[in-house]
Amino acid sequence: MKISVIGCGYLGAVHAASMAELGHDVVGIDVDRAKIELLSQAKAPFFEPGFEELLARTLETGRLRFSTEFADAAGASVHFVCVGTPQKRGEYAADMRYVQGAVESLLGVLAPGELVVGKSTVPVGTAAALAELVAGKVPGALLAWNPEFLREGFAVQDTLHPDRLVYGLPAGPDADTARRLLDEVYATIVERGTPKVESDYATAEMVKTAANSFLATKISFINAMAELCEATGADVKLLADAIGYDDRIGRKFLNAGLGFGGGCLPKDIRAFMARAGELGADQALTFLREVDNINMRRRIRMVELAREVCDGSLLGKRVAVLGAAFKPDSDDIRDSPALNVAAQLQLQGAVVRVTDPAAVENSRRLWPQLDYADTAEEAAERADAVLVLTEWKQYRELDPVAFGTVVRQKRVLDGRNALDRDAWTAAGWAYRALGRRAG
Ligand SMILES: NC(=O)c1ccc[n+]([C@@H]2O[C@H](COP(=O)([O-])OP(=O)(O)OC[C@H]3O[C@@H](n4cnc5c(N)ncnc54)[C@H](O)[C@@H]3O)[C@@H](O)[C@H]2O)c1
Ligand SMILES: O=c1ccn([C@@H]2O[C@H](COP(=O)(O)OP(=O)(O)O[C@H]3O[C@H](CO)[C@@H](O)[C@H](O)[C@H]3O)[C@@H](O)[C@H]2O)c(=O)[nH]1
Repeated sequence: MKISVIGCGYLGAVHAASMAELGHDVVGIDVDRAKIELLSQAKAPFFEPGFEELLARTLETGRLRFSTEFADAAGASVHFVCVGTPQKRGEYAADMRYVQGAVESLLGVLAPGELVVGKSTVPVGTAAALAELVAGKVPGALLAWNPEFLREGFAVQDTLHPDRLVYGLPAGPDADTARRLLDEVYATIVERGTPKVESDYATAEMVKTAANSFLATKISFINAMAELCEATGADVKLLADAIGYDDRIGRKFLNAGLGFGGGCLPKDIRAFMARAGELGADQALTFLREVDNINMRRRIRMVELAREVCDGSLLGKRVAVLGAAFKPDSDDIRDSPALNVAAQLQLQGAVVRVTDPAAVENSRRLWPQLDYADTAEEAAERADAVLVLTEWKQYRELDPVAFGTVVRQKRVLDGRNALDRDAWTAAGWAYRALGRRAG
């Protein structure tokens, strides 16, 4: 099947290569010329485990190519829309100009019988409006909404082996045509018995924002418990383990620490609240404001904790920040809690050195005022405190004995509850973590 993928960022590039892996003939389109050049040369424009190998493999088959020209999308049976929907500057709402722009450009090449499939995360109501636009301009062309649930760091695996497929289908007989095309795209995945939910557009759009709201709520729930643990001397990690054994609750997404960041959860809960407000249903989602507040408070608390361990003042203190990406196995620094904390520490007078295995280049571009190091050892040289803010394997596996010879003061703040407290304490480190007793 011939497929086009519009927007080749973290989602679209992986989707394009994965569709080629499934045997389709794919063209990836993006307005960013530099990104298209890299992708065409089998170079990943971002860090994502397994992606570059997949890219090289699928380009080699001849089934995958990339272009900046929408004309190259002509003749595809299915066109996936994977462009960004970031938060609007100074507002909670999603900025829909990229989706609007991409669909309008597509209309120039779209033909009757072809299917436009939205994958971007959008405010509920978007698909219905776009379906009207598409049908008005190209009678016989259809639209479906097929939200994406991949996690960065696991993007390839999640795309090729999703835990469910959601099809938001048009009403009436057009639903059969859209379903048939989607089933053909995902044949390999459907045939292995992957659960499939078929719905109207609004439900499909909401499945995505509801899922991310639930995940964000789960993280803020445990971080609220961490605040209480700090007040009572209880241990949030043990608490999470204990409640997590109840399989109605589950241990996943109960890792307390610096909270959620990235290009999805923060902006998606805010856009959801904004949309609820537009629909006159803002009361339904007021709890998400608290989810957001709890999350942001963790960053402030981390800075306070750093000040506490640095004898009450950060002025002139050398602080090493290990981790800049919003999560491990990614170079994505969108709304990164780690960089937010690093910048706050610097504003309070600390001499901050940040390091990350994959995200230093992106960080330098966005936060040029921060100082960067290539390795944890270099960042921690003569440090008064070390903060582990993204739980990369490299940092989880640091040898606290050897690492202790680099710093001036053996003080470690475990922002992700990811280190072995006993091992660090035994090596003479003063260990502090959010929601846990000092080690
Ligand atoms: N990143 C994820 O893990 C993930 C997972 C699920 C859903 N999503 C959703 O997918 C969407 C894309 O997210 P992302 O992280 O890939 O964003 P991104 O910023 O990495 O990529 C978006 C891409 O779209 C391109 N673009 C913008 N306007 C365009 C146009 N008119 N025509 C062609 N290309 C255009 C940009 O140049 C960019 O390369 C968002 O709605 C996001 O919420 C992302
Ligand atoms: O127990 C946990 C789990 C995660 N996080 C943080 O939460 C953020 C998001 O993590 P994760 O959800 O794993 O990463 P994303 O790649 O942003 O994926 C989310 O956002 C995507 C985009 O919408 C969705 O497709 C995914 O299903 C959804 O998990 C990161 O900052 C994590 O450090 C925690 O603090 N504690």
